[in-house]
Amino acid sequence: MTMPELNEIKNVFYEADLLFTQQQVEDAISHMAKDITDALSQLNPVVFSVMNGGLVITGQLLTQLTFPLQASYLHATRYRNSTSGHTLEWKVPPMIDFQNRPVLIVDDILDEGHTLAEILEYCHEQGASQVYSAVLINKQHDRKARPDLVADFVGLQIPDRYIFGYGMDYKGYWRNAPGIYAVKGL
Ligand SMILES: O=P(O)(O)OC[C@H]1O[C@H](OP(=O)(O)OP(=O)(O)O)[C@H](O)[C@@H]1O
Ligand code: HPA
Repeated sequence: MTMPELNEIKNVFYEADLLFTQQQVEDAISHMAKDITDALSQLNPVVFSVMNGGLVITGQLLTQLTFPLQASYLHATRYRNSTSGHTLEWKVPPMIDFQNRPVLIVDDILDEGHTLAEILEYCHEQGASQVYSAVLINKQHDRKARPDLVADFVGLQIPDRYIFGYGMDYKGYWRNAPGIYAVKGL
């Protein structure tokens, strides 16, 4: 893919619609942390962040999960810096053995859900005792990979728009945006 123009990248930020402020996102993450603690604090889970998008949400969640757990990452991607999905490419598989242990998969967004569905299936096949999922954002539309696909822990619901911020990118940029923004016209 060709490198986007920096002016385009700057304009996308200035023209975007702010859907959730930093404070609203932080409140949602704290709420998720409480629910995750209630469900998993006695279970000695392995927490896998789905790179790259899971970077920010996982980092902010982890320091609020004050119970024994192991944290690591996996890297699976299907958008590859574009705004539409392709087949899932596994770049880095999980590197901590989770046989007979509960696993929590943490990602930024459940959009069509192909990414999460495939990762959950992989964890079950590889012998996790239970597989939980946490996403900061659930995008509301009727194109889910399976109609019943929901994450166990969800921070915020958004309408069917292309968003960035808090780990989510627009053409590889603005994962660092301090709120949840929707791209103008998308
Ligand atoms: O529900 P889906 O439609 O499958 O999309 C959700 C996935 O897409 C994004 O990752 P992406 O493929 O962009 O990789 P990245 O995290 O490296 O940006 C996001 O971080 C999720 O993992
Ligand atoms: O709306 C989105 N924004 C950023 N990354 C994504 N990956 C799936 N959907 C999205």
